[in-house]
Amino acid sequence: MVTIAVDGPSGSGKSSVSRAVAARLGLAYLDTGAMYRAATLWCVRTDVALDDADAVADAVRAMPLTSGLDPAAPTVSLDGTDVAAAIRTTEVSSTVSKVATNLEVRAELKRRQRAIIDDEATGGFSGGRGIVAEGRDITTVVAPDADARVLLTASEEARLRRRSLEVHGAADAAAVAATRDQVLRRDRDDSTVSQFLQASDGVVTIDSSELDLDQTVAAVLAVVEQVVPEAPSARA
Ligand SMILES: Nc1ncnc2c1ncn2[C@@H]1O[C@H](COP(=O)(O)OP(=O)(O)OP(=O)(O)O)[C@@H](O)[C@H]1O
Ligand SMILES: Nc1ccn([C@H]2C[C@H](O)[C@@H](COP(=O)(O)O)O2)c(=O)n1
Repeated sequence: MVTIAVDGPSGSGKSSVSRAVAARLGLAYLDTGAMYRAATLWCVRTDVALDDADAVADAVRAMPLTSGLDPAAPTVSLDGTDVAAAIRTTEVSSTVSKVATNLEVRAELKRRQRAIIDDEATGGFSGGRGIVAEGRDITTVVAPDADARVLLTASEEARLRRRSLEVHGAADAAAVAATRDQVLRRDRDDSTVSQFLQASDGVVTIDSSELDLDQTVAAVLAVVEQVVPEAPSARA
C-alpha cells in the first residue's frame, strides 16, 4: 500500500497531475476538493444558508456523498445522483470557501477522507495498492503520514492563465481578470484554515510554472520513485 499526498493552490495542476500519477501507478485517486464542492452544492440544494455555520455543519454530517476513485473516470454523487458537472459551476466555485472554512465541516470531511484512504490499504478500488489524494491539507492534516508528500505550486500568472484557458478558452486580459476571484480570492480565503502556500517539513515542492502537464507528472513520479522505492512502477 502506498499513499501519495498532493496539495497546492488553485490552478497549480493538482487534479490533472494527481489523476495522471494515479493512473500511471495503478492507484486510486481521491479529489478532496470535489468533496468540499459537493458539500456546498448539498447545502444549496437542501436550502441551508451558507452563512449559518451550525446548520451547514449539520447538513454536511448528513450528506449522502459517494466518491468514485477510478482515476480514468472519477465520479462524485449525492444521494445516488451524479453531480460531477454541477459542482464545477461558477456559483459553487465562488461560494465553496464559505463551506471549506467551516471547521466542523473540515473535521467531518477529514474523517471521511481518512476512512477512504485507510480502506485502500486493505482493498477498495485499488485492491490494496494505494491511493493518490489531493487537496489543500492532505500533506499536513489528512495524511501527514503519507509515503510521499508533494506541494505542487505554480506562479500566480501561470495559474491564472491555465484557469482562464480552461474556463473561458482564452487567456487575454479580460478573461484573466474574470478568473481572479476563483483563483486568488479563493486561495486567500482557503489559506486561513489550511497551509498550502508553503511546504511543511518533509514535503517536496514542485514548481510547475515552466513545465507542461507531462513534465509535471514526470516530476511527481520521480519524487515517488525516490522516496518510495517499493511503490509500483509507472506504466507507459
Ligand atoms: N503543468 C501544467 N502546464 C500547463 N497546464 C496545466 C498544467 N497543470 C495543469 N494544467 C491545466 O491547468 C488547468 C487547471 O489544472 P487543475 O484543475 O488540475 O488544477 P488544480 O490545482 O486542481 O485547481 P483547483 O484546485 O482550482 O481545482 C487545467 O486545465 C489543466 O489541464
Ligand atoms: N483538502 C481540501 C480540498 C479542498 N478544499 C477547498 C478549497 C477550495 O476552495 C475548494 C474546492 O477545491 P478545488 O476543487 O478547487 O481543488 O475546497 C479544502 O479546503 N481542503
